[in-house]
Amino acid sequence: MRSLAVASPVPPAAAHRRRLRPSASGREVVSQCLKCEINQDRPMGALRIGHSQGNLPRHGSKNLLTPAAAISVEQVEVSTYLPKGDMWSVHKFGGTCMGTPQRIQNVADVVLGDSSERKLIIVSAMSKVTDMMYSLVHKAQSRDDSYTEELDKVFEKHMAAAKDLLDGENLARFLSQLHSDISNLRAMLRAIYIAGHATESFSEFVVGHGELWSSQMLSYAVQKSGASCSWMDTREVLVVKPSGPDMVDPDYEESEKRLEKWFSRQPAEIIVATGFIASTAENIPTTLKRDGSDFSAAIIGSLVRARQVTIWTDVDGVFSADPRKVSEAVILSTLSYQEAWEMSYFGANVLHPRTIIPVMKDNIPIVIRNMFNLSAPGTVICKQPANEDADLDACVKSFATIDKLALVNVEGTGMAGVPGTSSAIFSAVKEVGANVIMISQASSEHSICFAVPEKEVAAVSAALHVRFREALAAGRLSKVEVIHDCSILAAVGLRMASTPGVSAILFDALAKANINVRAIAQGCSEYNITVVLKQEDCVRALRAAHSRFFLSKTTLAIGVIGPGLIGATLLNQLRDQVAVLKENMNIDVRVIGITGASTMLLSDTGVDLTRWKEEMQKEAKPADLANFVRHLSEDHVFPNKVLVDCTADTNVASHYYDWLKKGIHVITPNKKANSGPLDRYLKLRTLQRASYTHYFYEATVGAGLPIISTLRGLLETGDKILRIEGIFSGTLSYIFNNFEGTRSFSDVVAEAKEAGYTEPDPRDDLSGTDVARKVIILARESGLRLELSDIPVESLVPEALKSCSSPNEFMQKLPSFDQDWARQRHEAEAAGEVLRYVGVVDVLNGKGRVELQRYKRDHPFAQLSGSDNIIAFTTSRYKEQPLIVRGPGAGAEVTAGGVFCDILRLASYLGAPS
Ligand SMILES: NC(=O)C1=CN([C@@H]2O[C@H](COP(=O)(O)OP(=O)(O)OC[C@H]3O[C@@H](n4cnc5c(N)ncnc54)[C@H](O)[C@@H]3O)[C@@H](O)[C@H]2O)C=CC1
Ligand SMILES: N[C@@H](CC=O)C(=O)O
Ligand code: NA
Repeated sequence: MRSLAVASPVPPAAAHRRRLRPSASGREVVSQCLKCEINQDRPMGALRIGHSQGNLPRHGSKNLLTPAAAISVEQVEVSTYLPKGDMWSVHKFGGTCMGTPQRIQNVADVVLGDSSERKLIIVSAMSKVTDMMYSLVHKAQSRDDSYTEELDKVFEKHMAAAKDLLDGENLARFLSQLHSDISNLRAMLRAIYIAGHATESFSEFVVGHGELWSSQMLSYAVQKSGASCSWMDTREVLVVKPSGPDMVDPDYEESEKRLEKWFSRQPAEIIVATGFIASTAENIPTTLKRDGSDFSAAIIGSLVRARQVTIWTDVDGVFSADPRKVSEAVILSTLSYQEAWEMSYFGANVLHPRTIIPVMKDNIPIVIRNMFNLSAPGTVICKQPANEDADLDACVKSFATIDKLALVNVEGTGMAGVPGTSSAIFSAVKEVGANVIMISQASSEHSICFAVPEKEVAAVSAALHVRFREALAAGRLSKVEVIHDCSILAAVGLRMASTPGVSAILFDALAKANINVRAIAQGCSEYNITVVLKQEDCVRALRAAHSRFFLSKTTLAIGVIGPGLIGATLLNQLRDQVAVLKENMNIDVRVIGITGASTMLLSDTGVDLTRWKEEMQKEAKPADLANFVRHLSEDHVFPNKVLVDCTADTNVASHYYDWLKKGIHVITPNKKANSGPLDRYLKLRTLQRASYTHYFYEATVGAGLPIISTLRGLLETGDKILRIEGIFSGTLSYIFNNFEGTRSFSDVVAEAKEAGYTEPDPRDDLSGTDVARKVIILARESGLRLELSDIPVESLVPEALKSCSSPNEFMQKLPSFDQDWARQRHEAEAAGEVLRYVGVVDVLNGKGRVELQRYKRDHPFAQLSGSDNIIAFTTSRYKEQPLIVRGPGAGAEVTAGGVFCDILRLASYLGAPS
């Protein structure tokens, strides 16, 4: 064993003298360095009695004063005793962080960027080196000659890294050490080769070299900046004793003594130390085994009572679930020690539980951070923060799963009240060496069930059949049953213990995802609720449970049907607004499907709205509405599902009832459902009223204008609607506002179509059908039970064009009727009037009508422009002067905006903040 004392600028001893004086409270001694003026307050009892024994605290390098003088004079030279406490921060950098010279330099920069007074840096070997070292030992003892080439590779890797990273004297020192180590290793491996066997201590000695080299390189890299830095071979300091196969226990007392001794020789502000390696009490090199460098950092952190131990790795922190299985998994900002402990049991990539033990006793936080994303704050593992949100949803910190399990169920009436049954069961299990992962027994005591790894269950079952042969034959036990292919899903969280309702939420999420729970276990510590389910359901269960606790309550999974003018505009509006909604209102909108008439695009997590058109072309499948809806309804990640129908299709509208029944909310600008057959409409509305699934259709009348909501507001507050009258067609409004003698009628119709005001088939507008549908929608909303056929409609489609087979043919033939229209306009103009196409809901008389009318130029209906709608509500409260809503009533942006408003209305019904 050797110690490489990296030259560190040790401060001149005489310059660092300390004044010891009692603190104001008298309970502590304040030791103030006269040069740096740094106070180090230590409890009175902690002041070394050693002063009088010649063991003066030193801050410089030498003890200049006699013990007697130390007590009697005010000004003393201070020893290099090991300061402890908040001034220390401990960092551990894993193999990937040390993977290349550039990365080692980055690590040095991070170390130098930490403003803590003292820093202790623990490093792993460069990535893959420990595996190479194990392979060397394995090859040598298997008498495989290629170990020599492999050793050369190890040498070359470190030489190349050092040449890249270091220069001058430091490089020369490192290379000379590397040469000497490699030649020692060569001799040692040769001995192993000859013996055909490596003792554990030989092998531990060899594999620990990766840490020796990586830490030396880092300490030289830190020194390049001129910082005070020493290198520590932790085999001189960390003392451990074996405590089981592949396990060691630290000897804190001995390690602390050795650390103090080490520090008295090399008191630097930054200490770069080897991870993973340690010694036995007899000074035999050994290692801390699996994840040993994390353990080194935790032990050292505890020895110096560090402020914090930071474990640097290549992930942003600890996830709420395995991100490969749950794409919605989030990085947790804090975890309690116990939670981290529970999670690591479940294989979550957190910390080995033993890493937590050393720091837990002193409440030293461990922070997991990403070396490759310094802006990520990481996860802090600490004592449960007292002020942590006690919200029900915040109780569960994470979900984990274990696959490849089998459940064993031992059942029988002869078990109840018979002491020793469980002992007999589990001693049989122990005999076959199986690991019991979870146990559950109902209080009726008629059955005990437990989970074991699938590969161990055959032996367990056989042992139980042997052990209980007589009881089974006598019928005292009815069965020893094995349920294969199971998984465990565990919810972990400290606050589950004190919060009612957590398990209800978990089981509700599983039930809604149609997942059958086979067994349940919850210890009374309640850090963990474990459920056993079929392995094939496990990922679905994980996603369902995770989304219930981690996604915003107002996460909406949306399927858009009909990405035409309105649908496409809506998708683009969503694209521009989703981030704002998430940030400001916690509304998380995910479009998980888009279907047109011929193709559809499906996504599990949400279509990228910046490129939905390209994706639609590249990834789309043939459209199939049933599959599209299944994709949405069978998703178990998102709590709320919405179908937005942006077609004008009657068939699509005929499915609303079924969708609402499935719990899918429906939002639409399509008028077909509400203006279709009355019985269907009434059935739909009755279902809507009876369920908590929502159906919104504001854009069916007046596009984005608040027509339906105004009418609802009047009705729900007890007002009585007498009459609703107005211009309901954006297309016809535009046509008559612009048909003023300068352009032909057919040109103005073409302009309206071009502007996106018309229905997919403009004859629906000109025939008055579209207005009639709006009249019917408002009439039914006001309580009238009318069919579309009850509304007399004055059609503007010339008789001869009614039989046109397509909208195009209609548009082509329309100019032949321009003369007729010019004449009508002239007649009206001559009388000082204008033509306007109006709809009327005569609520008092239970009637409606749609007609072309002439109005005086000063009438409000004559004052419109563009695609303006104007709707006048005459009610008991608004009798003398009607309540008027006016504004553009057609067009892509305003209509899509109206649909978007309904989506947000839904989110607010579901609990979004207002
Ligand atoms: N344009 C406007 O100003 C307003 C339109 N609306 C309504 O908005 C709806 C959409 O209108 P636009 O976007 O202008 O029409 P559009 O014709 O541009 O878009 C409709 C889209 O639906 C698709 N489609 C048709 N049948 C389908 C089916 N079975 N499955 C999937 N996709 C299907 C079509 O291929 C087309 O892409 C209509 O119901 C219309 O009445 C409501 C208020 C105003
Ligand atoms: N085509 C309709 C669109 C709105 O419903 C209109 O012109 O008003
Ligand atoms: Na509207």
